Amino acid sequence: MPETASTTRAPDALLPSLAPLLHEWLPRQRWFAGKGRRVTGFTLEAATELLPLDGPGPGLLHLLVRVEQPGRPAGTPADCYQLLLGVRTQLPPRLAPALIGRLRQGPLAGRAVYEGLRDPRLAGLLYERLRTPGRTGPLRFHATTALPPALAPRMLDAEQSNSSLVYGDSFILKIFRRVSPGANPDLELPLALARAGCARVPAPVAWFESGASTLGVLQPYLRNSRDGWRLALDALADGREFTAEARALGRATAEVHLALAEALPTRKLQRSETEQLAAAMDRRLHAAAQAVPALMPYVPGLRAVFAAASGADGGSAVQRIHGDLHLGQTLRGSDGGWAVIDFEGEPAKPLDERRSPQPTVRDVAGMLRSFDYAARTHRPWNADWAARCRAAYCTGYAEAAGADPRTDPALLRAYETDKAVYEVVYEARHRPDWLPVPMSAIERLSTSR
Ligand SMILES: Nc1ncnc2c1ncn2[C@@H]1O[C@H](COP(=O)(O)OP(=O)(O)O)[C@@H](O)[C@H]1O
Ligand SMILES: O=P(O)(O)O[C@H]1O[C@H](CO)[C@@H](O[C@H]2O[C@H](CO)[C@@H](O)[C@H](O)[C@H]2O)[C@H](O)[C@H]1O
Repeated sequence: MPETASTTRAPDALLPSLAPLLHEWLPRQRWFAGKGRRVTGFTLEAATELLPLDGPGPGLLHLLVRVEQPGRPAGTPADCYQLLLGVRTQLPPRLAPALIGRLRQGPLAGRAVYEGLRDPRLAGLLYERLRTPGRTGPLRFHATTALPPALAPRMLDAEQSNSSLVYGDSFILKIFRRVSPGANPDLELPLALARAGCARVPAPVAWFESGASTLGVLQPYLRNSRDGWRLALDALADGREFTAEARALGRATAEVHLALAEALPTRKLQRSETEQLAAAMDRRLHAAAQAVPALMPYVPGLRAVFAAASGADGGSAVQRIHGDLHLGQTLRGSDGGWAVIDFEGEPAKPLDERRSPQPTVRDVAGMLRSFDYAARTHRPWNADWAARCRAAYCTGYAEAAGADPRTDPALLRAYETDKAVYEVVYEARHRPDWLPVPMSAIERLSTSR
């Protein structure tokens, strides 16, 4: 592996002057997971100059930075974030919205620090680095195929848990923001699916990592595709049914599950395990109600849903799954076929939990929630539209999987409830205006039988 020069000395010296800027900027980022808790300090895990900071042109600083916050469980490390910072003496006006702040002290006092991914020159450099496997300091770059040079980058504005860049409408690079030691399932599973010959998931063509952590993955960009969430909202707005799409999505989900079962271990859920699953849902509910007190009045009703799943039939396959399946994770290509993306799992869960085998019915429940979400965000609320989509999705799934997810309704309902509880916490943290959407499901699930 060729090694290119890197410097770690200067960035270390920069931390005291960077810290006040990060203090302001980090908590405002959509992908910042520690919202609502004070930031008390930063520790550098790694710092790499991908372009020298004190050269005549822009510098590019890659950081893995631990963010100290109170309230972290004993023995767990502070969250670690990946940042790519641009450093320039003069910031051109087109980059003004990317400004994080100006350094007040230290060797580079006066220079502007900004979101490097928003600078096409720096984003282009990252792509060129990915094209050439090898190391730069602690960063290791891999590619499975020869990649075309010099593709123009653009950063996607639909920023969610991570940040994504599209290169020349040919590839999309996802930069993981909160990183943990261990393979990221968004690399691991698409690679396994590609080996199993599953064409439903874009196969990774390059990635980079540091130590045991996956930092970014480059995949083919499905141009002219539209995500299932937008398509569902359009259908609702036009007063159209979405059942044919829902059924095709059910089949696509089943195909991905079958391919994952072929590539990685699978087994049947035992009746004896359902008690532990229900207990874990109970624990998550308890923690969620501490974080979002609006859940409190519904706790007894929701616990009854979990109790009903304890001792349920079992029988569902237990294997690696998507883990955070919703309409926004599906893309319909120009050929009408559906692809599934973003296998990272629920961003708030620890990595080892996200990588553990789980009942396939959990993914099904995620999509069922999503049809409800779409219907609920539309005025007037159309509950029947959602019910028809949900039934069609399960039918499509059963056709391709050979097993109907509705066979064990208590387990399906428990997973749907577990997901709604997760969504309440997610919305409270990230999009408080959306909180009524999962809360309406909480109300329904806690009372109706
Ligand atoms: N292979 C792809 N082709 C086209 N668009 C994609 C592809 N992968 C992701 N996207 C789009 O990029 C955005 C972010 O992707 P996603 O993997 O869901 O990131 P996050 O983890 O931040 O939610 C989404 O809007 C999605 O539709
Ligand atoms: O896509 P991500 O991996 O970042 O997932 C997180 O954000 C999602 C929202 O963007 C969130 O999904 C929830 O809202 C969707 C509509 O925006 C809806 O379709 C989903 O059903 C609902 O869960 C997801 O839960 C969260 O992990």
